[in-house]
Amino acid sequence: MDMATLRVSSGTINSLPLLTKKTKPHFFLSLRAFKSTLKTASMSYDKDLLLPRMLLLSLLVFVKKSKALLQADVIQSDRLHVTVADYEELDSASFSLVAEEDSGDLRKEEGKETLQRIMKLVNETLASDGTYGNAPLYEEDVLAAIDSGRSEGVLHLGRVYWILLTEGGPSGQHWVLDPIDGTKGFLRGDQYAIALGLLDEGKVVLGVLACPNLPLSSLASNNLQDDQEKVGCLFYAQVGSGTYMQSLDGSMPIKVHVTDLDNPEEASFFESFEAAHSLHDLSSLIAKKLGVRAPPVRIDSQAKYGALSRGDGAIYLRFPHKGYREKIWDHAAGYLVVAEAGGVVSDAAGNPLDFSKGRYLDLHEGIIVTNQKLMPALLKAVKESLNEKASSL
Ligand SMILES: Nc1ncnc2c1ncn2[C@@H]1O[C@H](COP(=O)(O)O)[C@@H](OP(=O)(O)O)[C@H]1O
Ligand SMILES: [Mg+2]
Repeated sequence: MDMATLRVSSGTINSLPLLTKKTKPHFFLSLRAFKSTLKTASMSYDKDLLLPRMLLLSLLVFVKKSKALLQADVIQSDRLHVTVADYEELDSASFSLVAEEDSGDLRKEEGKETLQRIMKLVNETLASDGTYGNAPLYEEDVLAAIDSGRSEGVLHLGRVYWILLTEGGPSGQHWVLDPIDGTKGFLRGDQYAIALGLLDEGKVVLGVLACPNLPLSSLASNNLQDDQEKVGCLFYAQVGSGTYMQSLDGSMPIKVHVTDLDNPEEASFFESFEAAHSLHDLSSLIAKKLGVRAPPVRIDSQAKYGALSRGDGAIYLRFPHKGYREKIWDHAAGYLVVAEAGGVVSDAAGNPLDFSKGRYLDLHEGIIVTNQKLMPALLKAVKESLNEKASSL
């Protein structure tokens, strides 16, 4: 096999609720953001990782996560034209290649037209990208690629390359991808993020976060009117090089820093919008102990890490309900974005996050994020609050 092997751990492909008219534009918006994410990642860290390959792989994962939408649209032939037109408009390298997890529908008579359209798009894309050589792919290659991806976790994209979906771990390089982080926010039309991290020997060395709905101006800004309407931020951080933010439509990147606030009374804090994802009563107890006056800012996804990295808020608290295990793709990119902006990310006992253990993070209680100055007071408040909670049970 002369092709590069890429290992990726990514969010499990949950079946997403059917996307509606309201959320569909977000799907395509996030796809664009997704492409920016990958482009940025490859520019910052392109060794032999080859953007086109990442793009193909990532689109696959992304598309799979949105499987419900695609199945509904691709299979219902009366809506087919709209859907394929959407893909074309996106000018997306081989988006359609991976539109189905299982080739069954494409092999049927009704799927024929879809398959032909997919083939056309795929081959046009490959032809316009010299990386893949000149030979076109045949229908069987594509169908087999789709099927092998499903059955073995190994995707054989025709004659192009192989990708392994793995668990991550302490050695080698692993891309960590969450194609739509904050699914609930995405479906509500609120915050969500496309999060891509790169692990090298168990450490996060690259983090890119696209937040298509995050205002370019600070969430803390009083001057919300005009600026708040401008949304779409891309954060990226490479280990040792700081964190940068630019608009998703391509403004000049600016270096960002966490707040240098040292008085917790003036701090504001982020937490999950979803009460099911984090204990709101515990964070409110911690905030009270710290003397925080502002109410919590509840937003979905790793957009919280992005917002914190540019000083919109000073603290992010995340305390999952008992038994939940945090996944690396929900934190890898965000962690580096904050760390490179001068922030500290730890578990509730102050231990650094360890991304080398595979898909899960081993955490004491939860995740806390803030700047260096506030961390000692925060740790103290967290410890006291956890003790109080334990003794009240
Ligand atoms: N019970 C739970 N406790 C904590 N996190 C959970 C959870 N159930 C799901 N999540 C994770 O929380 C992520 C969203 O985080 P947030 O609450 O900050 O928006 C989800 O990512 P996805 O939306 O990618 O599935 C999911 O992985
Ligand atoms: Mg997620």
